[in-house]
Amino acid sequence: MSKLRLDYKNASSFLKEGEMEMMAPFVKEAHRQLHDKTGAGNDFLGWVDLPKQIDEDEIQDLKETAERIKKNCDVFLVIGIGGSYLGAKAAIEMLSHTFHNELSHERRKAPQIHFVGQNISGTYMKHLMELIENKEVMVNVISKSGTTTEPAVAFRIIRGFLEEKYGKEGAKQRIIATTDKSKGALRTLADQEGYKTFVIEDDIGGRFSVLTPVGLLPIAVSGADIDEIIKGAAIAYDDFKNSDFKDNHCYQYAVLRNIFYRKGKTVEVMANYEPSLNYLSEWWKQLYGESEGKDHKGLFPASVNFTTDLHSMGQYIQDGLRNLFETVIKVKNPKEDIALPTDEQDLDGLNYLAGKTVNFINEKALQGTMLAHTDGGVPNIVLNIDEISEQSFGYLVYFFEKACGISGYLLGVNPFDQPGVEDYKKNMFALLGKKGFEKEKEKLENRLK
Ligand SMILES: O=P(O)(O)OC[C@H]1O[C@](O)(CO)[C@@H](O)[C@@H]1O
Repeated sequence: MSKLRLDYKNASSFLKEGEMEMMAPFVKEAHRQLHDKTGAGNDFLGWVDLPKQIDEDEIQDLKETAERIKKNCDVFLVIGIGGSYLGAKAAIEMLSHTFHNELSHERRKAPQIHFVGQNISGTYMKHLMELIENKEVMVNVISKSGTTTEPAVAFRIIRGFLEEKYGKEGAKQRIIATTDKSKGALRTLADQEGYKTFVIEDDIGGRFSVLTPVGLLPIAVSGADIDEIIKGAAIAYDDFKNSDFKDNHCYQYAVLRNIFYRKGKTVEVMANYEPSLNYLSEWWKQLYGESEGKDHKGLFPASVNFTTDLHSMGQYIQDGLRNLFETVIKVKNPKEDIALPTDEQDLDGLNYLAGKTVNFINEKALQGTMLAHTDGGVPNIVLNIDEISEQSFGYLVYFFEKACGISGYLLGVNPFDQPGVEDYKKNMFALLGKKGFEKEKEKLENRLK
């Protein structure tokens, strides 16, 4: 597998001589804190060495469980939110056939996979129940805390459906819970009901958990090779274990982010040119937004899907507020392609491209866009990956996770907690009338009058 190569020549005109090099001592310190586990949030650094500490028995158990799921259902529901689903969805979207859920079950030898429990929409849940009514269903419910509202609401409804359809005992065989090893509501229920369980280790936060059973079980059910994903992450581990960032493209990315942020480029726009990478951006947004958005600081992580969004957000990126820089994921050798046929009338004027491949056109669009945006004052960082594969997914995951840790420490925040997510939850529970929130409830309701 060729490594990810970072190319920032379309950003260098925005940098002063030596501006990156002067970050070297700060990078060394951030690297030391990550590896010595002496920095902020050091209770949540289990992901740092994870690619080298894979539990082979657990991997075997995951594979066997995935095979049991593939053989016993038409629809596999993955219930989870945030880091409890985004990594798996990013991988499956990136590695499966683009229309994987639309292709027939027989052709793919894998169930349709739906990620649910990411919203509290009654309409959505009603429609989901209609979708699965006459299907053979199995469920992986994923929650480290076990109490997150959205997956808990979805799981309660779906568990009722399973117990109705298969009986209590039958339902137990169709539910796999991935949660804390000893505490939390989901662990209690799983132990009481006898569900098959997998563990999310205490020292790995949700947004860093894709290389654990959180991501690996759903990914294995999709038919992707989880051994190859882990191999890609292990290659990245070796590539980024040197604190001298001259050859460390991961740390160069972290440094560039920090420099552009301090220059007033406070929004990072992740751009891809392959629809299969759309959800990688969604996973990346949580990873960076939840890690760095603290103390009223941090880059705002945004994403666009090109060339589609050139027709919606292209105007803004070219000509709006100049507080942006772009990070473009470029796939150098897409595995599959198709040529453009000649057309007799040529009314669309495309005959000059007849015989060229669609990826050739995509490549020129990428190059033209990058130059136009750079000229418009938007620095472009390009992350070149050779192909879309399990190894490149694993490599990208570890690249972004490691860069996030370094970047968060360079920013001076704790990248591994998420205190800010509790504020809305407190208000929501009060307004829902949860016991113990009575005082807040009255205050909030008065504000809503
Ligand atoms: O796995 P859990 O505990 O349900 O949490 C899901 C997501 O919710 C958050 O805790 C934020 O509320 C994220 O950090 C996490 O990925």
